[in-house]
Amino acid sequence: MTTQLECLDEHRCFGGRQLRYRHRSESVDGDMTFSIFLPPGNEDTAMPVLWWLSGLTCTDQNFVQKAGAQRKAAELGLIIVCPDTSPRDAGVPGEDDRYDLGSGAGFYVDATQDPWSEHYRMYDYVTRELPSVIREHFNVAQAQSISGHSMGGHGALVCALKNPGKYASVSAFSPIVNPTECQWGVDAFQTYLGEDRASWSEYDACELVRKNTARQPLLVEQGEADNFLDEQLKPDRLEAVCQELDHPLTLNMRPGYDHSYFFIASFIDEHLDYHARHLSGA
Ligand SMILES: N[C@@H](CCC(=O)N[C@@H](CSC=O)C(=O)NCC(=O)O)C(=O)O
Repeated sequence: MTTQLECLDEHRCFGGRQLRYRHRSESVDGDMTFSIFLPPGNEDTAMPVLWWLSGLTCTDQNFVQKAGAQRKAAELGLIIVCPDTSPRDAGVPGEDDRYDLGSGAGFYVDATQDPWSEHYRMYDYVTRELPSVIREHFNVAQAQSISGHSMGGHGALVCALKNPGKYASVSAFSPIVNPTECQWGVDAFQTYLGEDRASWSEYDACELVRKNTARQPLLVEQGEADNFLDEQLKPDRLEAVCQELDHPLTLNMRPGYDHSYFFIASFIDEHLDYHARHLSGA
């Protein structure tokens, strides 16, 4: 069945187009919004997709408006798709009460617990349904890569580690690497997945590295002045498990940079170059 897309916004940008759409999602049983950048020339040439997963409190618009990625994406011929970070107005009691649970905080998991499980199925949405919608409506090549920030960095690492071969490359800015061991993650996983901690490990990058045999290189960018570094993000945990298992990791610690989109904007071009190299098979 064809998915209907409703265009909400359109701007010409660096010779390409920055667009925003709403559609009915089967995964979350509700309407979802996403943004997509189409580089110049995409009318005639299929281009690879970079998925960008955003963090807590974000919509599909934060990256579009703050990261400054379009100039480089236009040059490289990279389509960038930014999904929203959760269902909206799902009717779950308390969904708008906290910034780190519910709206804007889907954590890219498929919830198993009532009343969340009917709608909070963001893993299925970003790995299966939205890619299929994008293939149906846009001129995309087969190859895709994935990146994200904070909760979205966790999402990007998890999507890649759970699906060897699916993404040509994966990178993350300030990711939550060990959500089963930090307050943001524990609160979200208890709420969405229940008390069985074994199910939590399915969405924890540090745990997934232990099960992963594909050994796809991980690229992580982390600001040293990030106020969430020690309590929530804990990149040293990922560094330790990767070292133990000989899993390739490049962890760039950046003195003076914080958790904001100013940090992302400072290094996004390097990440886009990295993904473009992998997507072209170079
Ligand atoms: N309001 C909260 C923190 C919210 C915050 O910093 N969100 C980050 C992502 S954090 C991890 O997923 C973000 O990207 N915000 C949007 C932006 O445009 O900067 C608090 O104050 O603690």
